[in-house]
Parts: sequence; C-alpha cells; structure tokens
Amino acid sequence: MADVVLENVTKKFGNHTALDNVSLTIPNGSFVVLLGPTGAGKTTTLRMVSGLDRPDSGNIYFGGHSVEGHSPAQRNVAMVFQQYSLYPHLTVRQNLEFPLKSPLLKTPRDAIDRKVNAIAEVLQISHKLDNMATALSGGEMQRVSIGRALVRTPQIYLMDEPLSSLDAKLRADLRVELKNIQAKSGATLLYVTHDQIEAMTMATHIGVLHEGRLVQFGAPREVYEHPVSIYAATKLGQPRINIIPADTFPGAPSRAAHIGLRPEHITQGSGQEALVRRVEHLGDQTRLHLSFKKNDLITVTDAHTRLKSGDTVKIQPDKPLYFDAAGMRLA
Ligand SMILES: Nc1ncnc2c1ncn2[C@@H]1O[C@H](COP(=O)(O)OP(=O)(O)OP(=O)(O)O)[C@@H](O)[C@H]1O
Repeated sequence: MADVVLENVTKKFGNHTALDNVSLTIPNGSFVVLLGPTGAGKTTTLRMVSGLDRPDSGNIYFGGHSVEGHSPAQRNVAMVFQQYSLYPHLTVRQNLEFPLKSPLLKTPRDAIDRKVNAIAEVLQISHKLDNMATALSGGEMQRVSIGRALVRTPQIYLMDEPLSSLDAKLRADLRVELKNIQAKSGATLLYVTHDQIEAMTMATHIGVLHEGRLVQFGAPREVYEHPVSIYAATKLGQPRINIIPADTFPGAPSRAAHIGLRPEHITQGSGQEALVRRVEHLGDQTRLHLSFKKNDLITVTDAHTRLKSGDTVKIQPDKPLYFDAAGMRLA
C-alpha cells in the first residue's frame, strides 16, 4: 500500500467539467470517504484512481510514482461497485478465490482456503459458499463482490456505494466490519457514499465534492465542527444543521448573513421562547421541531421529555457558526 495522490486532476465529458482541478492526498492506511450529491464527481474520482478512465489534465501518483497510462491491473487496485459483478457460472467459493488464483500470485491452497473462509465469515455468507453465484439474493451477491475485493491485498481499495443495496441491519454490521478490517490490516480505502453515517463512522478523512471541485478535506469531526461553507455543513449531521438569518439571535458578526446551528447546539431552558410544533420520539432520542421568529428549527432533547406540540420552550444558541451571503464560513 502507498500514498495515492491526485494533482490538479481535471476531467471533462464534452463541455461538462466532471472534475475541476482536484488535488487530494489519500494517505497510506487511510479510509477516505467522498461525499457529495449526485453528479458531484465522486465516481469520476474513483475511476481516475482506478485507471478505468484518464484525466484530461493533471497527474495521479501511487507511492510517489506516476501511474499515467497504467491499467487497473498494473495499478493493483481492487474495486467494488454499487452493483455486484460476479462470475455467474462459478460458486460463491470459486468467485471469492478467483483473485487469489492468479498464476502470478502462487498462493498456496491452504492459504486460499483460510482467507476465503475468514472473509466469508465476516460477510456472513459462509453457509452459501457452495451455492452458484446466481442462486443468491441481491444483498448476498453484493457481499460476495465485497469479499472478492477483500481477499486481495491491493495498493488501494476503491468502493462505490458498496453497502447501498443491503438492508439496514447488514449495512450496520458491515460498516463495523469494513472499518475493523481496514483498521487491522492498515489498508488504504477510497470510498464513495451518500450515507453520512457511513462517512462519520468509517472515515479517517472526508472529502466534500461540489460540482467537480473538492471544497473541503479533513477528519470527520473537523468537517462537522468546522465546515468551510453551508454546503459542507449540510453534508454531515442528522438531523441537518439549521440555517437561519443572522439577525435571528443577537451577537452575529457584521458580515454574517446566516447562522448555522447544529441541532445539539440549541440550548433549552433559557433564552427566548420558541413554539413546539412537533415532538418526534425516536426511542433513544427525541427531536423537537420548533418555530422561532418565523424560522423552523430542529433540535434534540431528552428521550423522555414531557414537551408536546403547542408548548413553548426557551432556547438559545450554543456554538453558532456564521456564514456570509455567499454561504462561506466566517472565521
Ligand atoms: N461517461 C460519461 N459521459 C458523460 N458524462 C459523464 C460520464 N461520467 C460522468 N459524467 C458526468 O460527470 C458528472 C459527475 O459524475 P459522477 O458519476 O462522477 O458523479 P457522482 O458524484 O458519482 O454521482 P452519483 O452519486 O450519482 O454516482 C455528472 O454530471 C455526470 O453526468
């Protein structure tokens, strides 16, 4: 494994710029998650690193060496796509051992068996090893695709929404397992998702893409606590950050046009009165939907709150973030 570096990478399709001068370092052993809405350039970034596609300008380096013109095999990358791609005429076991049976690798039979059994266990498909790949559910096929990447030791794993077709329970299990595998093995991952829980829980670094530009790159907490813009702030946090006019609460700097308040940064019990519009009990957490000076706000409160719709509650901001009229963060 090695540092993977993108340097001023630009990619156009016709006159549409899919990636605009992106520079990014994926440190050896890191788990980098790319976040952004559809069309932001996440998959294109992955394809540039994989060698499936070539940048129009800019360079890509693996371990300090340019990989210009190198195929995915020469780059030694392992890819998992949103949609499984298995060999239908092979069993699950044969699919999983396929990458290890390359004549170049000369992996001994018992090592192949050990690896395949271990990965099958992690992915909860041990009981299906002798099934044909086509005799599986969609979620099982996707697990085999992930497994086929994980049996390898590539320079970098490239994963494009690998968990999106799985049900919630399996998704949560695999999130933990993928993170464990990466942390233990020191593997380097570049991972695309729309799911911010995946991003927050697995990433060592998050890259936020906006219309082909990398607008922020940093640790999940850093992006969460110090977003560079409203756009970046809204990519993390569930419920979403509240964005309200700067004069809603006193104390905003003169250039501020908006205040950003994370739901947990609205203190209750003192301050000004807000109207409770709705109380959402989620079990471990209760969300309050408030109306305050014509703004809708969402905050979190005690799971056993007695508040109900129509009540009033005093609120004040804690750790407000300020943004200018263009949505850029003010220091
Ligand atoms: N082969 C292609 N031909 C033409 N346009 C393309 C091609 N691949 C991507 N694009 C365009 O480039 C832009 C970035 O696409 P990309 O697939 O990287 O977005 P994304 O962030 O991965 O989105 P999604 O979350 O929907 O997968 C989009 O506007 C897309 O339509």
